[in-house]
Amino acid sequence: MISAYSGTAVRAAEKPLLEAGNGPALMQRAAYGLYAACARELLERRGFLYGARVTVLAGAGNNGGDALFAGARLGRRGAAVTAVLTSAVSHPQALAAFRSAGGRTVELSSAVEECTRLCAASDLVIDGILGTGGKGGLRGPAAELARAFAGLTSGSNPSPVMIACDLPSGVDADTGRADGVHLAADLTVTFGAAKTGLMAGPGAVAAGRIEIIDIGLGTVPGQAVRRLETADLSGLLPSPRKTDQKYSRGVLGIAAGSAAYPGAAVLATGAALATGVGMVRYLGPESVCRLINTAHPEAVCATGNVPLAHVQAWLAGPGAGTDEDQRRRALEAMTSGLPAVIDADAISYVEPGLGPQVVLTPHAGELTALLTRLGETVTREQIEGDPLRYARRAAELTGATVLLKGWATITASPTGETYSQAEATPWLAAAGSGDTLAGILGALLATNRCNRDADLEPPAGYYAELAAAAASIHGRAGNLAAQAGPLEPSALPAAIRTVLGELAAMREASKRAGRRPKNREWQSVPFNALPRLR
Ligand SMILES: NC(=O)C1=CN([C@@H]2O[C@H](COP(=O)(O)OP(=O)(O)OC[C@H]3O[C@@H](n4cnc5c(N)ncnc54)[C@H](OP(=O)(O)O)[C@@H]3O)[C@@H](O)[C@H]2O)[C@@H](O)CC1
Ligand SMILES: [K+]
Repeated sequence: MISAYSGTAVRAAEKPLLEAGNGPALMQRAAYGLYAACARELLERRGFLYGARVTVLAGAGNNGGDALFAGARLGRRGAAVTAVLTSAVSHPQALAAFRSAGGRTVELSSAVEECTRLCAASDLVIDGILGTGGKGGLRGPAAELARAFAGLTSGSNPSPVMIACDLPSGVDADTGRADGVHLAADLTVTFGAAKTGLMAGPGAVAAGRIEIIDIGLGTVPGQAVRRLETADLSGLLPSPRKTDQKYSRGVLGIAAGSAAYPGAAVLATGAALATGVGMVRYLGPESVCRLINTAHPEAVCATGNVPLAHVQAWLAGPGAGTDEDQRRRALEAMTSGLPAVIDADAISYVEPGLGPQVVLTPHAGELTALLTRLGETVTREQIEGDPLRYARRAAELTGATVLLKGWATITASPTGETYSQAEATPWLAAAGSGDTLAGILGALLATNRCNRDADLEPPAGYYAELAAAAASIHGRAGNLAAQAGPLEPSALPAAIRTVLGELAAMREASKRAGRRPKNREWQSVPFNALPRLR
């Protein structure tokens, strides 16, 4: 599990250390971690550091200081390092160290074009313009450079590895908002703790891969945004017990699809079965029942009512369209007291007063409509720009758990626990992909351990965690399916099975070896792995 904190909270954790005079030591640790990541990336691409062309974009503050110290270390290993100074002032000790390591400096204000070309012709660019002290987007010549650089490195042109120091400049460290011009990175090396700004909205898109350097801050105060890793998924996945039968494994009721949109129900059913329920009970029009039974003969299909169906969880909404019976079933499902995924058309029937076991799964457009109906003044652009804020607001207003789809999918519980998963591939932006996610989540709700063991009370945020797990599985399956070319959502169930099979094998192997599965998505360099500092 990765816990991310706002830039404000990380700065508060740094404060006592700075007051005790440890600022220079913290900066050296940060700079060393950044240098080590840059050296590794260069070695992977070129095989050696000597002669590598490195450009450091250095701003006025400590972020620029970190980047210049890292550049100095690369210079001492033989890289040809140039610093583009984006401000009239620079961190004095870091600038001196950079110059004494043979680094050349250029002032951006007098040479924007030259500096842009320099960046584009580099092997590696370190973005040290703004960190947690940044306010708003890039301004003046730095904004010009960022725009021109994006133009020069788009398309098939070879581009340098872009490494953000702490966070991509121009991105808000607390929220991930990018109200003005910002830079984007292949890798963000972040210090002390991951920042929430790297987990949501434009910040999550701009961050690229994330590496956390522990600089010895200790506990960071404030609420974390969490991200599940491989090791965390194991305990949340369906795992039948020796004594289980089909009912005790978990039955998912699906009230989805309509005569006009039958495909959504087929996709959701396929995904739920692939995720591992004991049974799917489908409720809907006869024509859809026939279609589902052709694709999935094991599904039990009927035209009946929600209150009479014995299930452990509900999934309602995908493809429901204007079907009045499906609307009634969705309303009954969300007020049944059972865990329920409320997706697509059913989101438009939601009223306040739900519980955390109800998980709403809107995209930004559906959330705009929902929040507007509940009295908030908000646009789709505002939600896309600050998804953490609006997912949390929707959870607060409805009492339900909210899964907001996006490049980083945010899940928020009404009690404030928040997750961000970013395994998705852009190929998942396709019709039918959301129905599949709803099917995965429905299956996790039906099979979850709190549901199956009556004496287990779900802890706060439990449903947000399950929803995050569903987003993670969906993203992993999407990546796998996209390896074979443009992704068809109907290929996702097979990929889900493979992903879950791999996770289960990993869980068994670690159980035998007596350790937790290894995480591969994020790198975190622990404090004690950094060299001792003089
Ligand atoms: N503190 C620590 O212990 C450690 C901190 N560490 C590192 O320090 C970073 C934080 O450093 P920081 O506080 O110096 O802020 P930073 O992000 O460099 O920028 C501030 C400067 O930028 C300016 N500025 C602001 N907005 C602007 C804009 N839109 N466009 C243009 N300029 C703008 C602002 O001007 P001002 O607003 O003051 O007029 C000021 O001059 C942190 O991210 C991490 O990398 C690590 O070394 C570990 C130890
Ligand atoms: K930066």
